[in-house]
Amino acid sequence: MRLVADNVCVARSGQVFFSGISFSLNAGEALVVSGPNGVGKSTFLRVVAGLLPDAEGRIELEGGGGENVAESAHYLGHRNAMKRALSVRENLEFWRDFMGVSEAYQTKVSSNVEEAVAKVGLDGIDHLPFGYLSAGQQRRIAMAKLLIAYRPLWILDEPTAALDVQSQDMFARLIEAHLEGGGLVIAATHQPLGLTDARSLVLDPGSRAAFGARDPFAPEDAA
Ligand SMILES: Nc1ncnc2c1ncn2[C@@H]1O[C@H](COP(=O)(O)OP(=O)(O)OP(=O)(O)O)[C@@H](O)[C@H]1O
Repeated sequence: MRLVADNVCVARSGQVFFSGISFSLNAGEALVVSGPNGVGKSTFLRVVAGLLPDAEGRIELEGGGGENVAESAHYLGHRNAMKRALSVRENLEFWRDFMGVSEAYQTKVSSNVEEAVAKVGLDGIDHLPFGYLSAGQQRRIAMAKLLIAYRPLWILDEPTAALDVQSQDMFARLIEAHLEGGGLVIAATHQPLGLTDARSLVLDPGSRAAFGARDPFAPEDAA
Protein backbone atom coordinates (compact mmCIF):
# COMPACT_ATOMS: atom_id res chain seq x y z
CA MET A 1 0.00 0.00 0.00
CA ARG A 2 1.27 3.48 -0.84
CA LEU A 3 -0.05 6.99 -0.26
CA VAL A 4 0.73 9.18 -3.24
CA ALA A 5 0.36 12.97 -3.27
CA ASP A 6 0.96 14.50 -6.66
CA ASN A 7 1.12 18.27 -7.19
CA VAL A 8 -1.24 18.96 -4.28
CA CYS A 9 -2.33 22.51 -3.48
CA VAL A 10 -2.97 23.64 0.11
CA ALA A 11 -5.42 26.53 0.18
CA ARG A 12 -8.04 28.08 2.45
CA SER A 13 -10.84 30.38 1.25
CA GLY A 14 -9.01 30.92 -2.02
CA GLN A 15 -5.67 31.75 -0.40
CA VAL A 16 -2.97 29.36 -1.56
CA PHE A 17 -0.40 28.51 1.14
CA PHE A 18 1.52 25.87 -0.79
CA SER A 19 1.25 24.30 -4.19
CA GLY A 20 3.03 21.53 -6.00
CA ILE A 21 3.40 19.24 -2.98
CA SER A 22 4.36 15.77 -4.17
CA PHE A 23 5.50 12.79 -2.13
CA SER A 24 4.83 9.14 -1.62
CA LEU A 25 4.65 7.21 1.61
CA ASN A 26 4.96 3.44 1.69
CA ALA A 27 3.25 1.08 4.12
CA GLY A 28 5.14 1.20 7.39
CA GLU A 29 6.29 4.81 6.95
CA ALA A 30 5.50 7.96 8.92
CA LEU A 31 5.64 11.54 7.68
CA VAL A 32 6.20 14.31 10.23
CA VAL A 33 4.92 17.72 9.10
CA SER A 34 6.53 20.72 10.75
CA GLY A 35 6.56 24.49 10.37
CA PRO A 36 5.63 27.62 12.35
CA ASN A 37 2.18 28.53 13.68
CA GLY A 38 -0.28 29.41 10.96
CA VAL A 39 1.85 28.13 8.08
CA GLY A 40 -0.79 25.62 6.98
CA LYS A 41 0.01 22.28 8.65
CA SER A 42 -3.56 21.62 9.82
CA THR A 43 -4.89 22.77 6.47
CA PHE A 44 -2.56 20.32 4.72
CA LEU A 45 -3.73 17.46 6.97
CA ARG A 46 -7.35 18.33 6.30
CA VAL A 47 -6.72 18.27 2.56
CA VAL A 48 -5.10 14.83 2.87
CA ALA A 49 -8.02 13.61 5.00
CA GLY A 50 -10.49 14.76 2.37
CA LEU A 51 -12.08 17.29 4.75
CA LEU A 52 -11.12 20.18 2.46
CA PRO A 53 -11.14 19.92 -1.30
CA ASP A 54 -7.72 19.71 -2.90
CA ALA A 55 -7.95 22.55 -5.39
CA GLU A 56 -5.61 20.73 -7.68
CA GLY A 57 -3.46 17.66 -7.66
CA ARG A 58 -4.11 14.08 -6.61
CA ILE A 59 -4.00 12.19 -3.33
CA GLU A 60 -4.52 8.46 -3.56
CA LEU A 61 -3.97 5.36 -1.52
CA GLU A 62 -2.66 2.84 -4.01
CA GLY A 63 -3.16 -0.85 -3.30
CA GLY A 64 -5.44 -0.16 -0.38
CA GLY A 65 -8.37 -2.28 -1.45
CA GLY A 66 -10.09 0.28 -3.64
CA GLU A 67 -11.27 2.64 -0.92
CA ASN A 68 -10.53 6.35 -1.08
CA VAL A 69 -8.20 8.09 1.36
CA ALA A 70 -10.99 9.45 3.58
CA GLU A 71 -12.51 5.99 4.05
CA SER A 72 -9.09 4.53 4.81
CA ALA A 73 -8.05 7.09 7.41
CA HIS A 74 -8.46 8.06 11.03
CA TYR A 75 -8.26 11.83 11.48
CA LEU A 76 -7.30 13.08 14.93
CA GLY A 77 -7.57 16.86 14.93
CA HIS A 78 -6.77 19.45 17.59
CA ARG A 79 -10.09 18.63 19.18
CA ASN A 80 -10.85 15.18 20.51
CA ALA A 81 -14.25 14.68 18.85
CA MET A 82 -15.84 13.21 21.98
CA LYS A 83 -19.07 14.18 23.78
CA ARG A 84 -18.29 15.46 27.27
CA ALA A 85 -21.54 14.18 28.82
CA LEU A 86 -21.21 10.65 27.46
CA SER A 87 -19.00 8.13 29.23
CA VAL A 88 -15.65 7.12 27.81
CA ARG A 89 -17.18 3.77 26.84
CA GLU A 90 -20.20 5.37 25.15
CA ASN A 91 -17.96 7.67 23.16
CA LEU A 92 -15.70 4.87 21.98
CA GLU A 93 -18.67 2.61 21.19
CA PHE A 94 -20.14 5.42 19.12
CA TRP A 95 -16.94 5.76 17.11
CA ARG A 96 -16.58 1.98 16.72
CA ASP A 97 -20.13 1.75 15.30
CA PHE A 98 -19.74 4.92 13.21
CA MET A 99 -16.47 3.79 11.63
CA GLY A 100 -17.75 0.25 11.21
CA VAL A 101 -15.75 -2.65 9.87
CA SER A 102 -14.26 -1.64 6.58
CA GLU A 103 -14.60 -4.48 4.07
CA ALA A 104 -11.15 -3.78 2.70
CA TYR A 105 -9.54 -4.24 6.11
CA GLN A 106 -11.73 -6.86 7.75
CA THR A 107 -8.76 -9.19 8.20
CA LYS A 108 -7.06 -6.58 10.38
CA VAL A 109 -7.68 -6.94 14.10
CA SER A 110 -9.15 -4.00 16.01
CA SER A 111 -9.15 -3.65 19.78
CA ASN A 112 -12.37 -3.79 21.76
CA VAL A 113 -13.13 -0.85 24.05
CA GLU A 114 -11.49 -2.44 27.14
CA GLU A 115 -8.33 -3.30 25.21
CA ALA A 116 -8.09 0.13 23.59
CA VAL A 117 -8.52 1.93 26.91
CA ALA A 118 -5.91 -0.36 28.50
CA LYS A 119 -3.47 0.28 25.64
CA VAL A 120 -3.56 4.00 26.40
CA GLY A 121 -3.02 3.21 30.09
CA LEU A 122 -6.47 4.23 31.34
CA ASP A 123 -8.22 0.98 32.20
CA GLY A 124 -10.87 1.29 34.85
CA ILE A 125 -12.18 4.71 33.87
CA ASP A 126 -14.43 3.86 30.93
CA HIS A 127 -17.56 4.48 33.05
CA LEU A 128 -16.64 8.15 33.68
CA PRO A 129 -18.10 11.00 31.63
CA PHE A 130 -15.47 12.10 29.12
CA GLY A 131 -15.76 15.64 30.47
CA TYR A 132 -14.47 14.51 33.90
CA LEU A 133 -11.10 13.49 32.49
CA SER A 134 -7.99 15.66 32.57
CA ALA A 135 -6.77 17.19 29.31
CA GLY A 136 -4.07 14.55 28.92
CA GLN A 137 -6.50 11.72 29.74
CA GLN A 138 -8.97 13.09 27.18
CA ARG A 139 -6.25 13.09 24.53
CA ARG A 140 -5.32 9.52 25.39
CA ILE A 141 -8.94 8.39 24.99
CA ALA A 142 -9.03 10.18 21.63
CA MET A 143 -5.98 8.08 20.74
CA ALA A 144 -7.84 4.92 21.80
CA LYS A 145 -10.27 5.73 19.00
CA LEU A 146 -7.48 4.92 16.54
CA LEU A 147 -7.40 1.37 17.86
CA ILE A 148 -11.06 0.35 17.87
CA ALA A 149 -11.66 0.39 14.11
CA TYR A 150 -8.70 -0.43 11.90
CA ARG A 151 -7.78 2.12 9.30
CA PRO A 152 -4.36 1.99 7.61
CA LEU A 153 -3.74 5.74 7.53
CA TRP A 154 -3.56 7.79 10.74
CA ILE A 155 -3.69 11.56 10.19
CA LEU A 156 -2.71 13.26 13.45
CA ASP A 157 -2.70 16.97 14.26
CA GLU A 158 -0.42 17.76 17.21
CA PRO A 159 -1.37 14.44 18.79
CA THR A 160 0.83 14.72 21.87
CA ALA A 161 0.27 18.40 22.76
CA ALA A 162 -1.34 17.71 26.18
CA LEU A 163 0.64 14.61 27.07
CA ASP A 164 3.25 14.04 29.78
CA VAL A 165 6.55 12.41 28.83
CA GLN A 166 5.40 8.92 29.75
CA SER A 167 2.24 9.25 27.66
CA GLN A 168 4.23 10.64 24.73
CA ASP A 169 6.38 7.53 24.89
CA MET A 170 3.31 5.30 25.09
CA PHE A 171 1.88 6.97 22.00
CA ALA A 172 5.17 6.61 20.10
CA ARG A 173 4.99 2.87 20.77
CA LEU A 174 1.38 2.74 19.52
CA ILE A 175 2.44 4.51 16.33
CA GLU A 176 5.36 2.14 15.87
CA ALA A 177 3.10 -0.89 16.33
CA HIS A 178 0.73 0.56 13.72
CA LEU A 179 3.61 1.08 11.29
CA GLU A 180 4.98 -2.40 11.91
CA GLY A 181 1.55 -3.75 10.95
CA GLY A 182 1.82 -2.02 7.56
CA GLY A 183 0.03 1.20 8.50
CA LEU A 184 0.93 4.76 7.52
CA VAL A 185 1.02 7.91 9.66
CA ILE A 186 1.05 11.60 8.83
CA ALA A 187 1.49 13.82 11.88
CA ALA A 188 1.82 17.58 12.27
CA THR A 189 3.74 18.53 15.37
CA HIS A 190 5.82 21.17 17.14
CA GLN A 191 7.56 18.63 19.35
CA PRO A 192 9.41 15.37 18.85
CA LEU A 193 7.13 12.36 18.51
CA GLY A 194 9.88 9.92 19.43
CA LEU A 195 9.77 8.12 16.08
CA THR A 196 13.13 6.79 15.04
CA ASP A 197 12.68 6.56 11.30
CA ALA A 198 10.12 9.08 10.09
CA ARG A 199 10.27 11.18 6.94
CA SER A 200 9.68 14.91 7.06
CA LEU A 201 7.71 17.60 5.30
CA VAL A 202 8.80 21.08 6.35
CA LEU A 203 6.32 23.84 5.55
CA ASP A 204 8.33 27.02 5.38
CA PRO A 205 6.45 30.31 4.95
CA GLY A 206 7.25 32.05 1.70
CA SER A 207 8.90 29.05 0.11
CA ARG A 208 8.11 25.69 -1.33
CA ALA A 209 7.24 22.78 0.92
CA ALA A 210 10.39 20.73 1.46
CA PHE A 211 9.95 16.99 1.51
CA GLY A 212 12.98 15.39 3.13
CA ALA A 213 14.06 11.90 3.97
CA ARG A 214 14.56 12.58 7.67
CA ASP A 215 12.27 13.76 10.43
CA PRO A 216 13.93 16.90 11.91
CA PHE A 217 12.81 15.80 15.39
CA ALA A 218 14.35 12.35 15.10
CA PRO A 219 16.61 11.36 17.99
CA GLU A 220 20.33 11.90 17.24
CA ASP A 221 21.22 8.23 17.60
CA ALA A 222 18.75 7.32 14.84
CA ALA A 223 20.71 9.27 12.21
N1 LIG B 1 -11.68 28.86 7.24
C1 LIG B 1 -10.59 29.58 7.01
N2 LIG B 1 -10.60 30.53 6.04
C2 LIG B 1 -9.49 31.25 5.78
N3 LIG B 1 -8.31 31.10 6.42
C3 LIG B 1 -8.27 30.17 7.39
C4 LIG B 1 -9.38 29.36 7.73
N4 LIG B 1 -9.02 28.54 8.70
C5 LIG B 1 -7.73 28.80 8.97
N5 LIG B 1 -7.27 29.79 8.18
C6 LIG B 1 -5.93 30.34 8.14
O1 LIG B 1 -5.09 29.41 7.48
C7 LIG B 1 -3.76 29.56 7.95
C8 LIG B 1 -3.19 28.18 8.23
O2 LIG B 1 -3.84 27.64 9.36
P1 LIG B 1 -3.45 26.22 9.91
O3 LIG B 1 -4.36 25.94 11.05
O4 LIG B 1 -3.41 25.25 8.80
O5 LIG B 1 -1.95 26.47 10.46
P2 LIG B 1 -0.99 25.52 11.29
O6 LIG B 1 0.31 25.49 10.57
O7 LIG B 1 -1.63 24.22 11.56
O8 LIG B 1 -0.83 26.35 12.63
P3 LIG B 1 -0.60 25.90 14.17
O9 LIG B 1 0.82 25.45 14.28
O10 LIG B 1 -0.84 27.19 14.92
O11 LIG B 1 -1.60 24.85 14.51
C9 LIG B 1 -3.81 30.48 9.17
O12 LIG B 1 -3.35 31.75 8.78
C10 LIG B 1 -5.29 30.52 9.52
O13 LIG B 1 -5.65 31.75 10.08
